[in-house]
Amino acid sequence: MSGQLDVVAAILWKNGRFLAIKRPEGKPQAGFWEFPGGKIEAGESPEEALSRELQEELNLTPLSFRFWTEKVHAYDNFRVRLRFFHVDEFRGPLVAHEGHEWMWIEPKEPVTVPFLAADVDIVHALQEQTVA
Ligand SMILES: Nc1nc2c([nH]c(=O)n2[C@H]2C[C@H](O)[C@@H](COP(=O)(O)OP(=O)(O)OP(=O)(O)O)O2)c(=O)[nH]1
Repeated sequence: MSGQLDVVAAILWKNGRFLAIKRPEGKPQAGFWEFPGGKIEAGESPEEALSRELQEELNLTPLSFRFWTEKVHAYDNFRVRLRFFHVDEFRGPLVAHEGHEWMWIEPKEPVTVPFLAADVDIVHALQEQTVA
């Protein structure tokens, strides 16, 4: 793969914890943990991509969300531009349509699962400040 991917990622909050999901077998970088989301499709806004991906992956409808930050990360053979949104309210129930494992992470506790490289400093930022 080459070029740059435009991706949205959702930081979903529930009871002071944020949601992480594990990339399923068969996807690139399977086994690493990430925030729900995915590639922005042609003609789509980041917000539309966020809503679509949350629905497709987790059966969730975001009700209240706000853009937080963006970053570009270079993996070995492609770059990704990630836009992170905080999602404070959503409608469920959560159903892992694509077979994802998931966990709710308490920001004050040590993270014991491996996150995608681009997400590591984002997770640290969530642990260090109360950004929610
Ligand atoms: N969803 C998501 N992707 C991330 C994060 N961090 C990060 O580097 N990425 C990268 C991994 C992938 O290269 C890319 C997202 O692509 P993807 O394959 O998960 O997206 P998608 O769901 O649209 O994929 P598909 O329909 O083609 O299966 O962004 C993150 O926190 N969440």
